Amino acid sequence: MQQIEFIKGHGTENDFVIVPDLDGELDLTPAEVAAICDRRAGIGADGVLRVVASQHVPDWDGPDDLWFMDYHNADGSVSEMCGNGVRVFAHFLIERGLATGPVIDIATRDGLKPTEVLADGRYRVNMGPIEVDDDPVAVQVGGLGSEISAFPADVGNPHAVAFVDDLDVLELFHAPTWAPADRFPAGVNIEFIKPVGPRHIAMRVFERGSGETRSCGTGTCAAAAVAARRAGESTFPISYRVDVPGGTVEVELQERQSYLTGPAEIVAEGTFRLA
Ligand SMILES: N[C@@H](CCC[C@H](N)C(=O)O)C(=O)O
Repeated sequence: MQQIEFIKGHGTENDFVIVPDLDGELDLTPAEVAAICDRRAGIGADGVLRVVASQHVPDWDGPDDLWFMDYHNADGSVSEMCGNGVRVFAHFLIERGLATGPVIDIATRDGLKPTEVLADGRYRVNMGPIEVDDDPVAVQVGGLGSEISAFPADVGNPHAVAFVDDLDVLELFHAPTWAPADRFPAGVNIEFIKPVGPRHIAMRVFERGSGETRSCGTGTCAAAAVAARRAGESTFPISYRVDVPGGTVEVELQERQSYLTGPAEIVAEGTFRLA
């Protein structure tokens, strides 16, 4: 039986198991990731963040002196990006002395994500450009009698954002479905948002590969970008406050960049027995 070191952390209660594998020696299978993330038989988490030196990542074609965030969803699938995960990853690197601030360049499947440690202890991630599609898909979700429209937004990973009048009625223990079904061949994260005030929205999310989570950083960026587009915002930069069940983050939208600011916490560490 193999024992691996783990650290548990979260960003606005989007929780992760961090697995340090600095020299890239660990080949975590989807089944092993799912076992780690199992909330009854494992540690429990929305995803796994494997920490590996970029020189040991065959598909990475950027600088070879960075830390690569190898992100996995709770079901073992991989995603291009995780916004809350990047903040927690940066916090781990600093706590371990593997990086110093104020800005850390983190390598991801969606490229470099420069992440700044702010004086108040929060982290501000340059999330890059967000592409919003004005052609909606029809989403069917539990708790609502009829279909609703959701606007696709690409934050490096795929999202669709729907406006609702009441977040509390949504039944997100079943995956929403969308039509046409071939619109997101690799699946999609679906955000439900309700305007709360000027540039202030509340959000719930059903994540691809993880189910309902208490926050999704890339999802908050998609939500803010869609809300700004539907509100006809045309002068940038602007900032949105996004309330999620696990807390609050800020999303700054510039012409061609977006920034996600929020907290990151480390709460536990130990060893896990891989079966
Ligand atoms: N929770 C993350 C997003 C994780 C990946 C997502 N489930 C996907 O499959 O694209 C975040 O904070 O952005």
